[in-house]
Amino acid sequence: MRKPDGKIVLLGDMNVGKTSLLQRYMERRFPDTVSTVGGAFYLKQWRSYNISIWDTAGREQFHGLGSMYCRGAAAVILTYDVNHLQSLVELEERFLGLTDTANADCLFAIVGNKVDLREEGAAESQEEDGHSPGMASGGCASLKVPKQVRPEDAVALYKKILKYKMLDEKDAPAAEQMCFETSAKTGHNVDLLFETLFEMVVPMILRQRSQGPAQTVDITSYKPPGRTKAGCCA
Ligand SMILES: Nc1nc2c(ncn2[C@@H]2O[C@H](COP(=O)(O)OP(=O)(O)OP(=O)(O)O)[C@@H](O)[C@H]2O)c(=O)[nH]1
Ligand SMILES: [Mg+2]
Repeated sequence: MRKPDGKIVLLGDMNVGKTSLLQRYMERRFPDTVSTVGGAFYLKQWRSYNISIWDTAGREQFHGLGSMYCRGAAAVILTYDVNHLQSLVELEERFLGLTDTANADCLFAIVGNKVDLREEGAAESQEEDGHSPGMASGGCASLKVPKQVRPEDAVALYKKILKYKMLDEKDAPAAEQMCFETSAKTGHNVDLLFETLFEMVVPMILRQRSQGPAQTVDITSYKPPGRTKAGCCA
């Protein structure tokens, strides 16, 4: 098997649909999933490059592994469930710190999954939030759907991430380009998500190659003095 040229990692709380998104994209189906243990990856050939896409476990007990999976990542997909505000909050509180081991120029996509469920209950939720009182009068605003996430909330998180990474907004891809709403169930925006990232990762691979040796070291040919060249800022 060829060594991957670039790495993309899916992070996010348990049950948000990371495994389902990856299976929808790679296998073109929406199978029953079981909660992920540890992590697993798929290898995707995109143009002439091999990109590994890592699925991680959202369960708290595997949290410690997250930063290991993120090591050297060219892009991280921070996934939440559009029907559970807390899953977005967790991205900032629990998962963002795990990306410190990713590449310095790592890209971040914020992905709100399960939009197919939101469509069913959006009216109640929006009325409750006071955002869209457009429903027929007299409707009872019962709380059928847990707190929904609005696209603006994801954009706000994206901007916070740029700050956390000390990146200037004008040097990073625009929030509108990096915030997605998807459904692994229907396939909505799933190809768009992965293929947008592949297109952005390819130039990073080329840039890295032109800058010299990769960050990983082949220990069979390891020569200590030659190593000082690698890994420094350009
Ligand atoms: N309706 C709907 N259900 C979804 C969608 N994506 C995932 N699910 C369901 O949500 C549950 C959890 O999905 P997983 O893909 O296993 O979630 P995960 O993020 O990988 O969870 P962990 O592996 O525990 O971190 C499963 O029952 C899926 O069938 C979606 O887009 N729409
Ligand atoms: Mg999973």
